[in-house]
Amino acid sequence: MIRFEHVTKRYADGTTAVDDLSFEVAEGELVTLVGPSGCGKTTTMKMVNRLIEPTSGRILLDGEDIAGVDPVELRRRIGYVIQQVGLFPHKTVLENTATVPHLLGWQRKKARERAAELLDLVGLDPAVHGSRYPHQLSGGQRQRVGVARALAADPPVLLMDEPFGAVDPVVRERLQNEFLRLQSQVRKTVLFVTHDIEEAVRLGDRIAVYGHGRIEQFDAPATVLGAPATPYVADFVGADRGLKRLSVTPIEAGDLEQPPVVHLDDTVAAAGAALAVDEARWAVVLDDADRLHGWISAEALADGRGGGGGGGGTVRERARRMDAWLPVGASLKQAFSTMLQHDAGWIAVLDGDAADRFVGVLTPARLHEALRRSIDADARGAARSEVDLESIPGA
Ligand SMILES: Nc1ncnc2c1ncn2[C@@H]1O[C@H](COP(=O)(O)OP(=O)(O)OP(=O)(O)O)[C@@H](O)[C@H]1O
Repeated sequence: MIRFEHVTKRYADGTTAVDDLSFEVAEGELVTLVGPSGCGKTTTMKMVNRLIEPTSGRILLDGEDIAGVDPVELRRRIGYVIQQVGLFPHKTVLENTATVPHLLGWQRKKARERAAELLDLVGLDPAVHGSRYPHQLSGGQRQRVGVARALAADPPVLLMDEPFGAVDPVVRERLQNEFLRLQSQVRKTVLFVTHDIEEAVRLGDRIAVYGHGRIEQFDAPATVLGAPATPYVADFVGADRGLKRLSVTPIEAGDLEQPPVVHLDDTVAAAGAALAVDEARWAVVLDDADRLHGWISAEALADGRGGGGGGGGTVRERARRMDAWLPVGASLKQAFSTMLQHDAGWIAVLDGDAADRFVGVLTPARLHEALRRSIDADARGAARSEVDLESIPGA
């Protein structure tokens, strides 16, 4: 969709900002450009909407050389979000969002309807925020308006230059999550500039790690973290790349432990017998639709005084609720954080579909194994499920 072919940019003073760059961003893909200050990220991005012209090489958009496209017409196909947002201070949020549709000559009513729809999409209530002026919004809200405005004409391509750079870390993480959700709906082709490796890793389908004017590595986040191509990349991603990797490694069904499972309406005697078979200390408790209810310990089942009298009754009276759960596909980092938040020794993993069926449990030991397996899988170019942990020294 966006293709760089041997692109070089040399400024008038002789600075080579971009040096013989070739890469491609597929349709619907989000590529993050990450690297230290001054390495050429912004120059790369601004050549796509012709705010800067390359010295040599060509850039193709959908196969068409953009050098031959009128810049104004080109920019209609490309949404642009920058850190300083650049909202018009004297226009309301709704008017700001409708800027491009207005310029494109849409009817006023249609433009405003579209703007309201987009504000809603980025998590702002048009009825509440639409009539405000930019100075009446928080920094995070202003960034959301910036994203809404860039999407207003439904351009296939989005260029984003440190769009969340000016907000505090908590708001930033929220904006990143919202943007990921939005991107899963709108599937734009996105070039996203950041100097923050964490952000690059969280958002990117692939990451281009920049050295000076050149890409040192162009790979999926897990690969950049698991197998840095050069010492420079290893240094840039940091010594704690194993930890960062947690956020890009999804929970897979194969990672999970399968403790005994009992149901709310099982008798205490039957449940006790189920645990005894595996000599298990606890079991997961499901309701009759196989949704997670909680857990029950072997002691609670053995204790005749615990309810129901003399060891009778059902699991229902003795089970504990369990709220620490995640869907399959959530990251190992989320799993770890959920364990800490609930002070739980394990979390339940559900299938993530509407049915929320129980799939298994993730324990700290299993989490560690999953991480090691994924690092090993990347190093060998294999799938994680194919990695036999016994073969990892020290596992
Ligand atoms: N108009 C210009 N004239 C001369 N040199 C420039 C010009 N614009 C940028 N440069 C230089 O080109 C190099 C790349 O700049 P660029 O803005 O692309 O970097 P960047 O990676 O986006 O940095 P940052 O993260 O700080 O924004 C830098 O050395 C910069 O000083």
